[in-house]
Amino acid sequence: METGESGPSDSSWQAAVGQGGGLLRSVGIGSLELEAGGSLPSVTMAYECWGTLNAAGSNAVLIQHALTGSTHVSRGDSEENGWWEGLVGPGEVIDTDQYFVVCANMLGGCYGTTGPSSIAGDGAPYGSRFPFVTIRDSVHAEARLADQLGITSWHAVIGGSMGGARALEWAVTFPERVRRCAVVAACAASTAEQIAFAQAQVLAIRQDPNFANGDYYDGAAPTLGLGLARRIAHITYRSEAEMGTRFGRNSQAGENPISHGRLRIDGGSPVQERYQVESYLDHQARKLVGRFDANSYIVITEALMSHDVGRGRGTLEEALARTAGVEFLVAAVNSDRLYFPAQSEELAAALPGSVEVRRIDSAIGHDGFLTEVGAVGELLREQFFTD
Ligand SMILES: CC(=O)SCCNC(=O)CCNC(=O)[C@H](O)C(C)(C)COP(=O)(O)OP(=O)(O)OC[C@H]1O[C@@H](n2cnc3c(N)ncnc32)[C@H](O)[C@@H]1OP(=O)(O)O
Ligand SMILES: N[C@@H](CCO)C(=O)O
Repeated sequence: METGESGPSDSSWQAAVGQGGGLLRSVGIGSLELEAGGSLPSVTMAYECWGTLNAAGSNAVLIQHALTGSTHVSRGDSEENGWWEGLVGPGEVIDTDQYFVVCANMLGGCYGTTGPSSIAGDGAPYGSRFPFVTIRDSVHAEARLADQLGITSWHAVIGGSMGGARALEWAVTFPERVRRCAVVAACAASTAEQIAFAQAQVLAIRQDPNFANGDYYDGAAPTLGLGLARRIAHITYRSEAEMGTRFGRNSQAGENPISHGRLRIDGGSPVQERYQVESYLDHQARKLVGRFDANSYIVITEALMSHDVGRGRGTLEEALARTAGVEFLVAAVNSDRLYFPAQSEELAAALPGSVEVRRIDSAIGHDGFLTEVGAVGELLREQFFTD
């Protein structure tokens, strides 16, 4: 991700909105009251955009990233591919010759939006002082960003996994501002099992000796805990069948996991002798540790634990009744064992009108919503981007 020029927090924002995409921008949205109490005094929202907003402000599309995703959906004018590369751009499914596409970094994140690693008013990072935030809080912050960009209602709000939770929360909180909503590999409220997996991840970080109650920014980061959290999470993102087919019981090249102590000495240090799947998880852990802040991981994970569009709104059906004017696309990955297709069916059944759950065919599990960009694009083209 490259850093763009000044964002719309200054007077040049109207010009920025019409430029090529893929560059990180930011805008100040002022103080934000939080659902669980307390407030954040001065919030910056980071976002990227592609295409040009029309004079009526009616051609805007919001794409919501998943747990550790960033604003970088598409390469645009930058040098780095995005996480849904091929979906957004001139002539693509979400054609930036027609649509103005926005992706905002989640409140509490570490890709530009105010989060625990941001500098607070006293000149030090928030660390342990960063408040508990919910998915609903992030949606309120994103609405303020939309206000500043001049977007009164979205042509579509689209997201997968936590992005799907944010998309759905948008439709329920601001139904008058969402004309279409795509909820992919996500459900109406985090389930007991999703909360359970999340707790193990959060505890892995909190129990790292370097965590220092979240105030580790002037010392060593809790990388072991964050790496363990990613391993736990990544197992839930992939299917049992994929791991069996891809790795089986194979040993990692040059390593022998059936050996005394499963350790060998390399350059004077003990090194783990691993199965291939262990090496794979080590790699996933190392990659995340290199690009993500542990406090943000906790804040966003706990926000996702809080996800429940029905909270304070009566029954789920009563909450979703607010969305009567919104057209929905609900899609599930058929091998997803974190956000089971049955949970998408429950959401669809509770929505007003008749919504059929569309399937994304992938053997890999939950991450299929990221790897099967073509299938996601076809569903979107069919229902939301027909012209
Ligand atoms: C700033 C940012 O980058 S934000 C990025 C936004 N990202 C997201 O939103 C999601 C984060 N990403 C992901 O979750 C995943 O990377 C996905 C879902 C996108 C990728 O899934 P896949 O394409 O199926 O990749 P997969 O899980 O197979 O991992 C492949 C990696 O494992 C490595 N690998 C495979 N087998 C092994 C092994 N035995 N030992 C070590 N490494 C291994 C590969 O070399 C490859 O490494 P690389 O990613 O560094 O090139
Ligand atoms: N791989 C995705 C999965 C979360 O849904 C991420 O890290 O954001």
